[in-house]
Amino acid sequence: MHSTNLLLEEPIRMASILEPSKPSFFPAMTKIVGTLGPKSRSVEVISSCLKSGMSVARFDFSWGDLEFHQETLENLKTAIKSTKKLCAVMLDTVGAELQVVNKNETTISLEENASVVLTPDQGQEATSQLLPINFNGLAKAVKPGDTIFMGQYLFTGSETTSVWLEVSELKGDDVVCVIKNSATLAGSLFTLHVSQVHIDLPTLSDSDKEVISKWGAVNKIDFLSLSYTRHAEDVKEAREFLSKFGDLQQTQIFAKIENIEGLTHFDEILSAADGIILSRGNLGIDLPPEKVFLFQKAALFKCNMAGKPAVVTRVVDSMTDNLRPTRAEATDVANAVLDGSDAILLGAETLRGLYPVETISTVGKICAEVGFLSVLAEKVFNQDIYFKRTVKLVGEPMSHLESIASSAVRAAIKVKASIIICFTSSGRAARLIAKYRPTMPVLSVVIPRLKTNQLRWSFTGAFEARQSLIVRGLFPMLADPRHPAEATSATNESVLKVALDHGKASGIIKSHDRVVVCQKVGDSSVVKIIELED
Ligand SMILES: Nc1ncnc2c1ncn2[C@@H]1O[C@H](COP(=O)(O)OP(=O)(O)OP(=O)(O)O)[C@@H](O)[C@H]1O
Ligand SMILES: CC(=O)C(=O)O
Ligand SMILES: [K+]
Ligand SMILES: [Mg+2]
Repeated sequence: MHSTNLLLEEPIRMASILEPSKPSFFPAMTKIVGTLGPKSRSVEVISSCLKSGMSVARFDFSWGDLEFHQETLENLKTAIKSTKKLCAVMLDTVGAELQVVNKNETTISLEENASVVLTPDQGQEATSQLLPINFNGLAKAVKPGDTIFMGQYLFTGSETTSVWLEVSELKGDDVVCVIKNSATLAGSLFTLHVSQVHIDLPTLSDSDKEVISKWGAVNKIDFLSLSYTRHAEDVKEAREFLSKFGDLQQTQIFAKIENIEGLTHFDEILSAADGIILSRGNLGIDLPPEKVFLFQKAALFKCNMAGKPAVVTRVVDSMTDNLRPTRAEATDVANAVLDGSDAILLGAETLRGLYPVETISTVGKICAEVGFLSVLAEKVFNQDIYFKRTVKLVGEPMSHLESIASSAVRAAIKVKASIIICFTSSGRAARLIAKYRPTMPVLSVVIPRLKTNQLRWSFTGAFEARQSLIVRGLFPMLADPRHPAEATSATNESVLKVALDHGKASGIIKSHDRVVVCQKVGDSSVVKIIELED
């Protein structure tokens, strides 16, 4: 187990725990993805979410129609304009999700030890004895003794609105189950998770394709969250599909690892995807509970070493109905950050929870405390060990760019720089710097490039800038496209001045601070250290 980054550099003085954290323009190095829904779709609430530190908005198409999500997105755009906080957009697919469709929204009461039948006959109405599902292959996939979980959309697993079923008998296409706990299910949609069973549904369903072509293309989504990714092939197919829609060639694919099939193919999925979502909601019930932390540590380590962003889900379920997280949840957030996650994804808490804004700010505060801006910073995260291990694993000879990126981080730590400024067009250099987990923020200055598709000219840069909003420690700034993209010393100087002014205005850089700059001069990449004057 690669857990040496958990080692404390030195013991923490107990009294230092009580020192207040320094407020900062940069909320935390760890990013927060918030799922927007009924409880988080007004301009007012979304604005508060942005101010509390949400930098990626997730639109989950397991739920709601195109118009509903479009209205929410328009509100998000208004909120971004008025708060001047950047936010990327993530479309989350339905994929191979099993669902009970409860058209009439009747409340379903299930009694412990009673039986309930799951049927593919969708013409039937949902009752306490019979539940129609969206898949006709279930009876062929399961056997008596298998476990099925079912609950209100985004069920937490511990509430009385989710239920655990055991398959007792197969009757034609129907599956008869014994109910293991009493529960009351309300609402129009219940999701099912069949433990450790292959569900023969496509990873990108027809309705996902329609949503991508209609909603995704129009809105130029930054991220596709690919639910139930089970093989690298799933990622490749999704990428091929996205490539049909002009701008979506630039959309990054985040593969969701939600079951043991995805876990088994983790390495190949990681190399095909742009990032990984550790979907603990589903995976947490597919795996025995005692194995979940092992997966988390191993998967995050692999993502970190590949330099690809990793997102952890389901951290503060209890905040769906409560203002405070449990002790276990609060500690879990911190450990997810220490294990190496780039971002925390909030689901039910922001979508249908009572306290979306408070949840984001609570999680943000925990991240900031573990993160590198807090008083305890270096004491909790052993950057030195992390850095050395990463360099060793990359091996020699290193690529030029990786050598430059790691040197920039090393230099920044040695001179105690307050920030690293990285010039980039593709975003590659900035991501490589983030891979070495600098203890200070990285301002990723994205320099637009002119491009053409033979019909019209446009600038690159907007996708690259927004896509850094999910990477730990990266804060984007889009340079003025009137600056020529060639790295002449005159343009370098003028763009750098704008970046420094931005850093000063946001309070992260002060007089006499040292700043490390990574840029190209002519054909060569350079790392320079500058010391600011008054
Ligand atoms: N417009 C720019 N001005 C100055 N330096 C730049 C510029 N763009 C990238 N760099 C620097 O060039 C190096 C390569 O970084 P990166 O791969 O992100 O750049 P790129 O321009 O997107 O890629 P490439 O030049 O390889 O196509 C890094 O040192 C980066 O800081
Ligand atoms: C987010 C999600 O799909 C999960 O945690 O399973
Ligand atoms: K989904
Ligand atoms: Mg899931």
